[in-house]
Order: sequence, then structure tokens, then C-alpha cells
Amino acid sequence: MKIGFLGPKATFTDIAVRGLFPGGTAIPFPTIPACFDALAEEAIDLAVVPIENALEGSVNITLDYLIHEAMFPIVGEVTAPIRQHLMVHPANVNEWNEIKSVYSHSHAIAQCHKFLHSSLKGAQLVNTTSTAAAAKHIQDHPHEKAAAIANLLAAEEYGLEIVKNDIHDFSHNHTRFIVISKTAETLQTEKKEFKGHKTSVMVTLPDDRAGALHQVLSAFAWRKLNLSKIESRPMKTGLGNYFFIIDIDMQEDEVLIPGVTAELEALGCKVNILGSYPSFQLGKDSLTVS
Ligand SMILES: O=C(O)C(=O)Cc1ccccc1
Repeated sequence: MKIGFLGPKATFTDIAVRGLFPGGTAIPFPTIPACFDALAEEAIDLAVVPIENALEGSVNITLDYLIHEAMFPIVGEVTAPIRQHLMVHPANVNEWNEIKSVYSHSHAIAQCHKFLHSSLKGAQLVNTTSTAAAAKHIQDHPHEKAAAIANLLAAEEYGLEIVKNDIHDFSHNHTRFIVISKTAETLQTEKKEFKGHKTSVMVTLPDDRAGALHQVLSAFAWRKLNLSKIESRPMKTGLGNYFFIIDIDMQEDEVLIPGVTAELEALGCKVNILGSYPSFQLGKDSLTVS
């Protein structure tokens, strides 16, 4: 099984892939859109990309690609703990507090804002395509007075020294990753940490109808369907035009989900099922280097 992921080696997405598919062939891609393209071209069987972080919210590029570019079915999700560390090239360990720039993924930088503000005030913050890409940049530029924010695995992989552990501002830091496929297949995984099933739907409301969102939510509520997330995103057709992505805590069935879909369509909504899939949770041990 070929699994494409947001690389290079030792990103948090790589950790999610190693946890969920220990026997799979993991293939890194430099960006999230490149993972979608590889899936479209059938160079890989599955792709794993980040979709939501507990501190920073949605990964918009993933949502946008899923909705606007290629509506690949979601066939699984995995949540992993996130610990961010500050690391430098071994040549710069003693002068690490003279750092002039900090490289990382925008979500990782956002997760560490308080630390950066208090301990590295004035350092230039540089966005990279992933945390591991930042670590690789530091490895390749030993003469730059720079650091990366990345995980333990990346420090090992790119020969960097951690100078400050756990610099994320809140301790409950987790990221949710989705597994997408070209077809809505059942996920084959050896992983034991199964949390339950989810179904994700995209709902577009009818134009200018008072109380439409209330009616949508009540279609779920009276059926006692538990929602774990509701998120609005722009339709990109004009200011004020939004659709909703709603996660339901149950597997697609033959009664309740078709019932809710029919009720929403009768209200004038457009409904797309994005996937019905198992959800997994990795433990703290996923962040250790073996
Ligand atoms: O950059 C990475 O390592 C990723 O996998 C994306 C990401 C970035 C920050 C937190 C979680 C995931």
C-alpha cells in the first residue's frame, strides 16, 4: 500500500502515517496540493494530510482542496499529540539566543506565539511547507543564525540539537489528519486505537432564507445525531457565500443519514457526503524516537 503524505521525512503527518500504517510504503510530497495531485494521478493509493489543530483550527488548504479541487472521499482519520521543540544546527547551540530567524509551518509558529514573543522577540518568522522542511533548511544552512520549530523525529533525522523543549503555548496540542482515497473503500489498518466512526457532510444553504441554519441543525438534533464539528468556509463565489462542513459521530446508515439528507434537500440545501470512516487516536509514544 503506497501512502502519500505531507513531507519531507519526519513531519507530524509522517508520524501519523507511521502510527496508522506501520507496514505501508510512505511516500513524502512537498505540499498538501502535491499529495492531492499524486492521488489523482494514482501514483499512491491513499494520502494523509493535516485537517485541524486543537490550538490553531482548520488547515484551510486541505479543506479548500477537498471541496473546490478534488472531492476525494475521506476514508479515515487519525488524531496525534503534538509537541513542538526549538532546534538549531549543532554549530549554533551555544549562541541559540542570538537567533535572527525561526522557520516552521504556519500552524507550528502559531502554536508557539507566546514563547516566540517572550523568548525570541524580534526574530523573523519564516513559513515553510512543513515543520520537517524547516528542520531540513537549518541542516542545509549551518551559517545562518536560525532555528526550526519541529518534532523530536525531525531533530534526529536532520542532525539538529533541541535547545528548548515543548515550546507550544498550551499543553493540550493535538492535530487531526484525514486519510483520503480515490474511492470510498474500507480502510485496512493494523491500528488498535479505534475511537468510533464519523460521517462528514458538506451542506450549502439556500440563498437568503431566514432561519435556514437553525432548521439544518434541528434536522440533526431531533434525530439525536451528535455533531462533533461544524465549520463554515467561503464558497469563493462572492462575499458572504458560505457552506458548512458538519461531522456526525456515527457511521453512515440506511435510515438516519438518508433521512437527514432528504430533510435538508427538502429545505433547499445541497448535501454532499464527504465520507464515512473510522477514527483513530495515537498515544504519546508516537512522538518518541525508537
Ligand atoms: O508540518 C508538519 O509537520 C505537518 O505535518 C503539518 C503540521 C504542522 C503543525 C502541526 C501539526 C501538523
